[in-house]
Amino acid sequence: MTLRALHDRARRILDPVRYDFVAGGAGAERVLADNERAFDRYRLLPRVLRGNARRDTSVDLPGARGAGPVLVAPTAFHRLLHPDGERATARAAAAEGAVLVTGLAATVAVGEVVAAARETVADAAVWFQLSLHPRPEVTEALVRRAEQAGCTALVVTVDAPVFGRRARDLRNGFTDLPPGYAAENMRDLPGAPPGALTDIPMSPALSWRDFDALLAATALPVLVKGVLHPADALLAVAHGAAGVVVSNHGGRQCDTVPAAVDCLSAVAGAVAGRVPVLLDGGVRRGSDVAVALALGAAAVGVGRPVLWGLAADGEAGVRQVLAELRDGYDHTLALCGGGGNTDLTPDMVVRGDGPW
Ligand SMILES: Cc1cc2nc3c(=O)[nH]c(=O)nc-3n(C[C@H](O)[C@H](O)[C@H](O)COP(=O)(O)O)c2cc1C
Ligand SMILES: O=C(O)C(=O)c1ccccc1
Repeated sequence: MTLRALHDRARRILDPVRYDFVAGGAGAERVLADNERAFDRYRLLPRVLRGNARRDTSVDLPGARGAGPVLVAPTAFHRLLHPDGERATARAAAAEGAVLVTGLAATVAVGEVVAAARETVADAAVWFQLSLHPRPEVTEALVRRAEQAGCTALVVTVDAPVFGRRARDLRNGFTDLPPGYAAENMRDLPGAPPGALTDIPMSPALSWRDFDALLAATALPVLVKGVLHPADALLAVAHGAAGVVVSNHGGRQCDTVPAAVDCLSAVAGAVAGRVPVLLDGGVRRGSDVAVALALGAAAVGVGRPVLWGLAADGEAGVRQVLAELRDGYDHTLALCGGGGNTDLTPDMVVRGDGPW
């Protein structure tokens, strides 16, 4: 099935409230729409006769090697979409050689997610996404869980000082997980009574000092997710981040920001190769992956397409999504004469409303 067909099937079979939770964005959903539309304004300028008989699309990232430059972005609550939840996503990502970013808001605990990935492929790469908690001992407890599970990098989400206002969820009364589901990584954290589940933390009081404390508490590489301003990318590098993820959270936070891909060049220029720059938001085709790499991304994350695959057909559906993006990217790279990811360069992209 194509990505479109998987999305259509997911929409047909999902409870509409759950569908809206995944599909929706903040405010008037301008940024949600723009993330995808922005890719339509870019075109590639292929190079010819480059003599690359073979292609290698693998990518070296902090603590992980990906078979291709497409990662599974961290998304909440996979068991709402399929009974196997994050286990199915983990098996699919491992089988396709895609780096999986499992999240704080997972409905399967990080240890079980990593186990599912490693039962599929012994050295499968899994990163853990977390938010900083105002109480450092809580952040540290989460870091220990990720380390003990075998995660090889952390991704700290910084674009949610408060939760985005999502009109669909507010209208649907979707404010929490339904009974029978839990954010399993939030169990038994310091300061809470035994067995208790704590809310996913969000705090506008957090600062780079809290980020520094996280770095001091772990030897794992830490990437910063949710950067749009080049000055923040520079701060992330100065504070010791191992990577920067250009992202507007899939249009689910501030509804008055640019499309993620439109922020990529400036961030990549500021970072100037010191750490890898990643991008997520609106990546729907292999050619989108190629545009992002040409604009300076080392790799891209995909959020909703993975969730549509999961809802439509569990592990097999997620595999189809990842395989289609990988094949489409490899094909575009071939059409551009490239033999590897770094053969896509900024001079090979033009932007505008055309004609080019
Ligand atoms: C249903 C859903 C849940 C998400 N949950 C999280 C989360 O818990 N933490 C986080 O950092 N990002 C979260 N995101 C954002 C994704 O990591 C990513 O930035 C976004 O989905 C990329 O855009 P795309 O869906 O257009 O690919 C979520 C996105 C969706 C759609
Ligand atoms: O939906 C999201 O975008 C998201 O980031 C999130 C985080 C924690 C719990 C639920 C959703």
